[in-house]
Amino acid sequence: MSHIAKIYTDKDTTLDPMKGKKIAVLGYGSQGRAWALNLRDSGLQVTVGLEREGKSWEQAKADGFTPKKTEDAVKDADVVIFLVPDMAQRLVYRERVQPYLREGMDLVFAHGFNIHYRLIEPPSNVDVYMVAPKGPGPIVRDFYVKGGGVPVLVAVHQNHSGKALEKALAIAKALGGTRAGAIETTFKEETETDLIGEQTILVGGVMELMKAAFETLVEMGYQPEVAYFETINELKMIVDLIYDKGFMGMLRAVSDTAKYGGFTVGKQVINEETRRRLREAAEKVRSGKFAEEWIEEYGRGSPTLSKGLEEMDKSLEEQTGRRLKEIIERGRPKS
Ligand SMILES: NC(=O)c1ccc[n+]([C@@H]2O[C@H](COP(=O)([O-])OP(=O)(O)OC[C@H]3O[C@@H](n4cnc5c(N)ncnc54)[C@H](O)[C@@H]3O)[C@@H](O)[C@H]2O)c1
Ligand SMILES: CC(C)(O)[C@@H](O)C(=O)O
Ligand SMILES: [Mg+2]
Ligand SMILES: [Mg+2]
Repeated sequence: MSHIAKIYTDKDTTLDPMKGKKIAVLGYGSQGRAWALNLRDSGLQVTVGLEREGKSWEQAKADGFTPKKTEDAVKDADVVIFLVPDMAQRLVYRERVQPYLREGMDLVFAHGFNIHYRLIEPPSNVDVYMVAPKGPGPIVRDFYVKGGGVPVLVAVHQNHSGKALEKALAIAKALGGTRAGAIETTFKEETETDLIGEQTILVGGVMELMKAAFETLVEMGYQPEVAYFETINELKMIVDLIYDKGFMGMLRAVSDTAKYGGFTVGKQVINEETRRRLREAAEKVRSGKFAEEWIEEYGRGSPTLSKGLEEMDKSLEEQTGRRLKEIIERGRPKS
């Protein structure tokens, strides 16, 4: 492919388009906390908007914010950032944001789900753009505090002001994203690749492969503790090597026996059939069928999600991990 992605870094971006703007961060969970703290530490004016007093409210207060009810945060805001769960955004928009929309306001997303699948259809006189961190919220905060940043994707859906991209990049900079890089994309590309990635590898694929390998060893009579270190705990070290030095760096660090077994057996486990299933999963996202299924599941109170969490919490691998926590923590590097 000849296309080269447009990537922006700190030197291409300025915070100016966000200076003096009143920013409402709706939600104070995984991303909400990271965004509110990073944006505030970057000198921007942030108010946290929440539905009710509770855990998030207390956490925001403990972090030095004075949270407001969602609509009160929105009424005052120039920029509204949606960091409540994807499935909650439609209702929050309809009941707490739409009634207070003014021409020239900005609606900002960290994932394109609600715009791409048309659950939220804003009027044409506001800007709609996205800054999507390519990493979990607590890491977005941790990297920022340590002087780094998690890469982000930026995209513009509506550009009423003519300045939407500059504003997206200003937020990306304040979040720490442009310390690494901000890649320009579309809502469609971000939404589909993010869902495909988390389902097939980041969350679904990795979790199920680790679980399947662990359970296979245990079924064969090996000790759960040995199976846990082999199939779950050591994966971090292997992935860290890939992160730091690429696949070749990882391969240099493991034995020739592991390399040979890896090249031959890996392809038998992750084979054509697995690739066919990956394509099937990706098509289900692209066709909108996954979104339809998730909205329907949410409408029934998310029973499959609750069951998954309950089963994982009780699983032998999770219990074994908890039992080994002390050993794992003792071994963790101290600096
Ligand atoms: N979690 C991540 O690391 C991550 C990464 C990239 C993008 N995103 C995107 O960021 C957005 C926020 O996701 P998150 O995982 O940080 O959310 P989350 O589940 O951590 O959000 C929790 C927050 O939303 C509030 N909340 C929960 N249910 C609510 C409801 N029904 N109505 C109103 N508020 C409610 C909670 O009080 C809490 O403050 C989503 O669009 C998600 O796709 C998340
Ligand atoms: C952190 C992830 C998996 O990358 C994000 O996309 C999410 O939905 O939580
Ligand atoms: Mg996601
Ligand atoms: Mg993601």
